[in-house]
Amino acid sequence: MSADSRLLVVDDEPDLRTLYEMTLLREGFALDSAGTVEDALALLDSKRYDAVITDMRLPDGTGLDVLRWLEQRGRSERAIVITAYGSPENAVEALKAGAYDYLTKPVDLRQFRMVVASALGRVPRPESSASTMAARAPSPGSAGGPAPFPATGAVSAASPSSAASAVPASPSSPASPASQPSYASASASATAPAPTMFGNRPLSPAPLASPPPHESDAPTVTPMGAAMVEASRKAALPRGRVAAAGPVSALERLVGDSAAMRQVRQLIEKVARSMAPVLLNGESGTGKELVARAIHDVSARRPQPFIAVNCGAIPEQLLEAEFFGYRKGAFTGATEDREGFFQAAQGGTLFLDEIGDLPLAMQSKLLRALQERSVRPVGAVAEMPVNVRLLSATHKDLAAEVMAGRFRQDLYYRLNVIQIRVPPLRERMEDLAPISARVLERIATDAGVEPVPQLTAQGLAALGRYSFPGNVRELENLLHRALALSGGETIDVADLDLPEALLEAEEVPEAVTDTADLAQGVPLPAEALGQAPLPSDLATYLDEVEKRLLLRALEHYRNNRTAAGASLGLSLRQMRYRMARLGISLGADDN
Ligand SMILES: Nc1ncnc2c1ncn2[C@@H]1O[C@H](COP(=O)(O)OP(=O)(O)OP(=O)(O)O)[C@@H](O)[C@H]1O
Repeated sequence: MSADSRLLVVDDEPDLRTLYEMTLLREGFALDSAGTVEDALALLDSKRYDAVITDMRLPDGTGLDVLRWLEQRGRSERAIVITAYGSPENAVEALKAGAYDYLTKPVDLRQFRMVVASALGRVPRPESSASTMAARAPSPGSAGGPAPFPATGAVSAASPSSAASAVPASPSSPASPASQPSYASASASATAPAPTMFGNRPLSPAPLASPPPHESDAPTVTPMGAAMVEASRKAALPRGRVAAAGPVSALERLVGDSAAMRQVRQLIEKVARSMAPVLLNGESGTGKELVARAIHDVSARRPQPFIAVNCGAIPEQLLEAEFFGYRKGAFTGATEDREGFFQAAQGGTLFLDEIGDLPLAMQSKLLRALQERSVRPVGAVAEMPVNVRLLSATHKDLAAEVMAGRFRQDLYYRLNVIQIRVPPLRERMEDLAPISARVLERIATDAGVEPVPQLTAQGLAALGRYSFPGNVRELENLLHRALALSGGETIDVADLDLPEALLEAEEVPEAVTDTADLAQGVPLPAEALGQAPLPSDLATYLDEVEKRLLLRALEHYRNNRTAAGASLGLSLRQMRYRMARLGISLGADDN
């Protein structure tokens, strides 16, 4: 590593400063150091650095003062904050204040090197044998074949890039059934024409464009289970370049210019700059995974893998092996070493979808992996360092899950450093037309249909009356079917085949009256209940039904809670209580 990167180290303890300096000088960096906030700011004022490493507690202030100074001036230095052991709130505060990453005291020098390298978008220099830190340091130079767990525990031999090089070059080469990943399916990444590899398990090649929604939703079920992993290898691009020539990035695929989507896009750009964990919250099909991919695409991790895991689909007894990998002989059937999700995502992003479905025992193991930044494969003696950015998503109210004792508070705290809510489609119906147009274009192109059929005005109006409980995914499915049915250059109401029962009545008062009936216990038509798929989580499902009914009533009565509540047979107090429970806020109108 050359001295073209200049770093500033801020710590008031001379011994620690020397330790950090020695470590960084050995990496080939140019360095300055300071012992106080004042000295640090004076240095920052006089020159630019690539990264700043600062202790949290300083004699004349805190590391946050340095962060704020950098933030206020829009400076490009990446900041790493060193916090005291046992003060996760400091770490969270630092990440929220714009730190790239944090380290906890006593600082593990292996992690230190890894975090600094990651902040600079580099791979740490291999350790010399004389180094005291060499024991478990990653050694990129050792990258070779696809053997997933070299005896040294080095991560690089199992790193995606080396693994990828072991895959046949042709994207059409099928994976042999024997080596088929247990839960792998090809990525929907539009930027990933290259073949993918999941650990030592070759994945099917990523297609050039998203498969039809019904296909992408279907996990590849193999003898081991029904969970779904999606891995994508992004084409290596110059840092900071968002748009790839040809296939579009996830950020570009995220259509919609509603205020809500603009805000989501802004947040994506912002959080992509750091390592802060992000929790994506939203109903099924709203685009949480697409947002996660967009964060990865915009970040410096883009050339590295993006691994998406559906936590809810993995059998409980396989969770640990799937997350952390296992060693040959660790249990019956473990005939070879295998990587887990963490190793597969090395250097990149791990997206844990439906995180709320993880059982408590696995939550503890995940928390430990996040704290230690290392994982121990089942049956292995040594830990392996991992450099993975974690994004997670849920449709559940995780805070309520914590209250109910079903989700660990400390894990929630770690995952929820930054929260992005992806709103349901019905709350941003202005996005309907552009999303429909884009989806139609994609589906038609995939199917080789030319010219791309257009939605008629009546078709669009009919879609506008539909409430889309399945959100954008449902819209995609609907348009997919419509395209097949229409066979012409336009898609009209009849082609959409919208379920009449689920269309919002044009006369909203009637709809609210129906709602009142439901609230008073009038049963739903037997056909509607009989046909609906059984919910896997009844409480959440009923909450969602209740929320939608409340929102409809509120919309009809222009946010007048008394009137909306009365139409549902509820007092204002009951209405307030239910709104608070379901997280419905009217903003300033709440008071
Ligand atoms: N704003 C959008 N513009 C275009 N396509 C979108 C948008 N949002 C979502 N999609 C598409 O809708 C489908 C569902 O999105 P995605 O899988 O990201 O949803 P999700 O919230 O993660 O769903 P689940 O919670 O069920 O996993 C995907 O094919 C995605 O590409």
